[in-house]
Amino acid sequence: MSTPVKKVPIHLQSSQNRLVIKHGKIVNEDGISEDDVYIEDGIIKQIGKNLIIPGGTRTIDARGKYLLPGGIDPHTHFEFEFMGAKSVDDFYQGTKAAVAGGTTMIIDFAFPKPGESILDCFYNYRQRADDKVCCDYALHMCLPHWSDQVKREMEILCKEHGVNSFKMFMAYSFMLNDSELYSAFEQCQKLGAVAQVHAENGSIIAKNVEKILAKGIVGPEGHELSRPEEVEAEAVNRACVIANQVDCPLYVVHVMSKLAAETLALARSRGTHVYGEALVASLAKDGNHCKHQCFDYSAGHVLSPPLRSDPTTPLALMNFLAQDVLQLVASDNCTFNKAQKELGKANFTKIPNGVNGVEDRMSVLWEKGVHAGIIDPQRFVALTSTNAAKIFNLYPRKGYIGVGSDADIVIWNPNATRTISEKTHHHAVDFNIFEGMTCHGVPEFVIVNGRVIVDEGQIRAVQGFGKFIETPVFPPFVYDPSKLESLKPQRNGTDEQAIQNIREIEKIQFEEKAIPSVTLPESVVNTPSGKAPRPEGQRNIQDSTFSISEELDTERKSCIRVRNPPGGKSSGFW
Ligand SMILES: NC(=O)NCCC(=O)O
Ligand SMILES: [Zn+2]
Repeated sequence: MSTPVKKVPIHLQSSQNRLVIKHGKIVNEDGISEDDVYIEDGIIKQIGKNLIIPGGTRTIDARGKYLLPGGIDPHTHFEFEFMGAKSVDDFYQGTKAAVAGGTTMIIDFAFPKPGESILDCFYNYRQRADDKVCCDYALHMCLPHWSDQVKREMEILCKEHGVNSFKMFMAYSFMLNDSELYSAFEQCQKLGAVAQVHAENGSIIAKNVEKILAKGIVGPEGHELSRPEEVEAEAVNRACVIANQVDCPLYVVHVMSKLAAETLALARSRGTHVYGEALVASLAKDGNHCKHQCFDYSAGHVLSPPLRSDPTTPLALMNFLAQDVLQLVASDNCTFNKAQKELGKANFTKIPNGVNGVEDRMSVLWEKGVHAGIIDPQRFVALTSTNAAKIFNLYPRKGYIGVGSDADIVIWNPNATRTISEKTHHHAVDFNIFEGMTCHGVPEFVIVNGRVIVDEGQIRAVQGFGKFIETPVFPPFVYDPSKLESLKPQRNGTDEQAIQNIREIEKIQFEEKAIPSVTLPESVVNTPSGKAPRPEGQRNIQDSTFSISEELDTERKSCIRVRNPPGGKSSGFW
């Protein structure tokens, strides 16, 4: 039985912030139901049949379609300065592409510049991203070196800034050695953070590179030759061993080979708390594309660890995802234009590493996984959003369609198809690794925090609409799985208490947090826009002055976030 919604004061009523989606099939990782979903102020308020809703509410008919939790891409690199180039998808273009493809939250990697502290790096990323993001985002922090200061600042990031994951590299010039990895993992464990690794043996790669270049192999085909599967698998094993010594949950980013996935499977079977991420590129492409005679094409496929020449790899990785050896699919979106890739024309080691994927991740996984009959829609949801929400402690606010969760929803047409092309994608980059691929599964509507951003296939991205989401430490999924069941929201109903329980997380994070003691550099506090994150209460996510794009300037007034709206606080719009 449904209950009528509370009477809303007239001044809070606006058809803008209310939406009902009818007749769709709601897919969560734990089940499918046919119910209507009522959204108000950016939050899912009711799920059920014959809901009683206020007049003037927009209705979307989702008959024959799925309602999926908005995708969470846990691995992007927007405007990332790397290998002498800067990735061309910035936080605006990158998140716009994300939303166009059904992803409603991304987690980017903050990467400190040489000499920059990880705290300053965090502030700088916030400053860069906050005004640009079209959807919610969080940050992982990379640790390109180890020191006592890094250790201290990790604590500040965890306790005061909502960062709960740190990435260490076992390759590249900024890799950590085993002793440093041990210390970094130990600190993650103490703080309740998730340790992440880029797992490749950098010392072996350096020796291989010398040998391969000496043989005169300078083209993109040399990239994989220098980084064979066992070099990846060895690092996966070593990271698991080190994490085990300090009992730290470990997340291996971009598992790219069968051997590495098998190594991870073995560690999991021994009880290591390790989670593995596949990249969407590796499910659709193999390393033979790096042997093409056209440099732009081959170089466009260069990333690390490399796509594997073994043509059975994409299907094998898909099966590892089906069997829960791997838990998520990310994009590692790090896009470089052809001209930037040409930095490595005479030497493959100079090709900026990275490919696109944030826009096409969901469609490509649907095609290769669901449409191919390897996974069902529920597993698709786990791989594209729920597991990321659980591992990074966003669940059940994100990654779930339940009463009280954020209204991040995709209306997915499994029967429609689209053909991917650089000519029509929403990225800033002039190349698409999936060019020409036709996928079943099209996001016809994408609802971000209650607002319809993709509307019957048309995107109306709003710059600055997204907000930074803090990721609290000690995610139950990795630190105490027995607690997870009790967190799960109602799949059905209208219970105000359930809504309060989930919103409690937000309240703690944004309203009741102790004032941090850290002092910011002047340059960060006195930003020209005045919108940089600041410790004294953080950037106010309900800042009524946040900017939106020119294209939607007329909508500015209808979606203003306020801290203390008349009639009491709401976490959405009024
Ligand atoms: N993966 C890649 O090749 N580029 C992005 C940086 C990284 O994740 O290592
Ligand atoms: Zn990456």
